[in-house]
Amino acid sequence: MENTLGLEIIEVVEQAAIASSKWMGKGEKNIADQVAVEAMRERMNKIHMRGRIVIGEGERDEAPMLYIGEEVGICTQPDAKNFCNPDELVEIDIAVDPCEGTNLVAYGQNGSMAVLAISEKGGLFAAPDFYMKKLAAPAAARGHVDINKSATENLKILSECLNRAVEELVVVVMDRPRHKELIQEIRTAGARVRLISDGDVSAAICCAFAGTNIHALMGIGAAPEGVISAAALRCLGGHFQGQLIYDPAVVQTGLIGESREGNLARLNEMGITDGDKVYNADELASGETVLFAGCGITPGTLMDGVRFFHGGARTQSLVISSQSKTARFVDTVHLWDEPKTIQLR
Ligand SMILES: O=C(COP(=O)(O)O)[C@@H](O)[C@H](O)[C@H](O)[C@H](O)COP(=O)(O)O
Ligand SMILES: [Mn+2]
Ligand SMILES: [Mn+2]
Repeated sequence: MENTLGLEIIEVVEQAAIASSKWMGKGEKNIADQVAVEAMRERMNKIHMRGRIVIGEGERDEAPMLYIGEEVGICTQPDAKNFCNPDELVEIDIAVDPCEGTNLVAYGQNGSMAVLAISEKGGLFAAPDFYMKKLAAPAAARGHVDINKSATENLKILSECLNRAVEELVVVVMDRPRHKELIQEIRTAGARVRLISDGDVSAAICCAFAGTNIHALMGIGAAPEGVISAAALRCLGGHFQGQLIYDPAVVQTGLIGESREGNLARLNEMGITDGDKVYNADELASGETVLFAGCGITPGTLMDGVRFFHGGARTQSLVISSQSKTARFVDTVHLWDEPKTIQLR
C-alpha cells in the first residue's frame, strides 16, 4: 500500500497546516478549521488512490467538511477512468483531523497539528463522535499499565517500567472539570501533571518519544482523536488503550447525545454491542499496514509550527509507517515566489 503514498501524505498534512496557520491568532477557529479541511481535501484528491474517509470532521453533516464516507483520491473522481483503473487499486480508509486543536490555532497557542492516519479498508476503527477514556504510555510500559487500573496503580507500574520515581513522571491531562478527581489522584500519588487545554493527539504521541518529558496521557478526550493517536502509537510500539464514553453524565458537556440509552442504541446500530469494551492500539488501528502523518500548525513538543518568510514557508512533519518501521521527521521549505533568501535553519 505504501509506495509513494507515504510521501504524498506529507504534502497533504503540510498543505492543511499551512492553510490553517494563516489564521493563527485571529480568533477564528471555524475558519482555521475549514481552510485546513479544504486544503487537505484538495491535495488528497490529487493522489493516485481510492480512499474513503472513515473519521472526518462532520459525522452527521455531509458538507462542507471531509465527511464520513466521502471518497477521496484521483481514482474516486467522476473522471477517474482517464487516470487509472480504479478496480486495480487497493481501497484505503483514512482518518483525518485537518486541524487538531482549532482553539490553539485561533488563540496562537502551542500544540496544534494537521493529522491523518491511513490503512487498508477496514483497518481503522470507525469511532463515533463520542468521548473516549484514554491511556497512553511509552513502549516500555505497553501491556503493563492498564486503563482498568487506578491512576495510582498505573503510576507505580510506569515508575517500575521506566525505572524512575513516581515524582519524576509527568502525566498530561486535559484541563476539564471532568478530570478534577483524576488530577488530584495523580498529584497525591506524587507525579506531576501537565494540563492542556486542547490537543491530546500530540500528547499521546509524545509518550512514545523519550525526551519529550511526557510519560503518560490519562483522561477523557474525543474518540476520533483516539483512533488517530492509536494509529501512531501502534506503529511506534507505544501503549494506547481507549474506552468509549457513552454516558453524558460522565463528561457533562452535552456533546454526546441526550441519554445513555440513546447512545447505547446508536452504538448498537453501528455494530458495537459492548459499549464498555476497552480497545487497544492494535484494535483501533488493526490494518496490516498503518500510516500516520502530522504537520505542526503552531509550535509543539514534537514538531515546530509553520514559519512563513518572504516568498515561502517552512514546515515540520512526522510520518510514521508500520510497513517500513520508520518515524520520519520531515523538514520542508516551500518555495512560492522565488524568495531571495532561504534560511538554512
Ligand atoms: O482538543 C481537541 C480538540 O480537537 P479539534 O476540535 O479537532 O480542535 C482534541 O484533542 C480532544 O481530543 C477532544 O476533541 C476534546 O477533548 C473534546 O472536546 P471537549 O469537550 O472540549 O473536551
Ligand atoms: Mn481534534
Ligand atoms: Mn479538528
